[in-house]
Amino acid sequence: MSPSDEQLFPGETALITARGLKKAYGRADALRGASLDLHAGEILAVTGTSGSGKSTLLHCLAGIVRPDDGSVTYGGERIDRASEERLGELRRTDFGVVFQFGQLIPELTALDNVALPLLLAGVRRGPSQQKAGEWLERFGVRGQADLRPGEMSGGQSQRVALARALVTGPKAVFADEPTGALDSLAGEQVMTALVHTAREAGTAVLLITHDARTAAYADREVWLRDGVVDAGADAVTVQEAARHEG
Ligand SMILES: Nc1ncnc2c1ncn2[C@@H]1O[C@H](COP(=O)(O)OP(=O)(O)OP(=O)(O)O)[C@@H](O)[C@H]1O
Repeated sequence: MSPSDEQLFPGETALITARGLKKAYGRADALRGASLDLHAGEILAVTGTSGSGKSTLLHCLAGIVRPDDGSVTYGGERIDRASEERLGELRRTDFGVVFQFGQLIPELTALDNVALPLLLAGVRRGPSQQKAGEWLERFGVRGQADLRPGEMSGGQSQRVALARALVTGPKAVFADEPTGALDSLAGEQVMTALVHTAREAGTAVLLITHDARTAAYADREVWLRDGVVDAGADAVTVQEAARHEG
């Protein structure tokens, strides 16, 4: 645990920890020893220049990509070593993911897209659809329930994607540039919806962004530089947090 985490979260065990993560794609080193803690209920922004390894870090933490070296734990469980079956289970129940371009299933309506994670988790069709409708309502897109992704605006699609990521009540949500393709008003609506819901449910959010306005929604911000989390930059954030508190 870095000094910054000690100060911000005294005595608290992180929900997800990454230690010394390395990942190379051919000759490109995407991660070169990245370490990070994500605490329960915390909204953590990861910023950094293009190619600094932000998406790769998110993929490793969410169990989508296996690191070449280092460890990722979730609630104490080593998920970098978990079976594909266990990772699939975690992605269905404990983790939610939102990408820059929603990645909704184009053939399904907004309602069916949001109901899908519940069906995959074994919930029956009727209750799944009812709950999906409630989540669309919550994100202000109930009126789009019967539309397919191609018939919605970018902001509407992203709010549907958020509903899909949160509908199962995950412990952690991984959002990779969730507002990157939106204008500023739609971006604000998406971030407000995400932050409000995460706070209410106590969901941890790992938010990747290169936009300072989006990062400002987070409790804490870390910088990734050349595949390593920049501890110096993190310390600045801690000083700022201490100033705000004191
Ligand atoms: N699937 C892949 N195959 C090959 N190289 C990859 C792959 N994914 C990432 N890389 C490389 O790893 C490095 C880090 O990429 P990554 O996408 O993690 O960075 P990023 O900070 O998210 O970038 P951006 O802000 O542009 O999305 C880059 O050099 C990239 O080209």
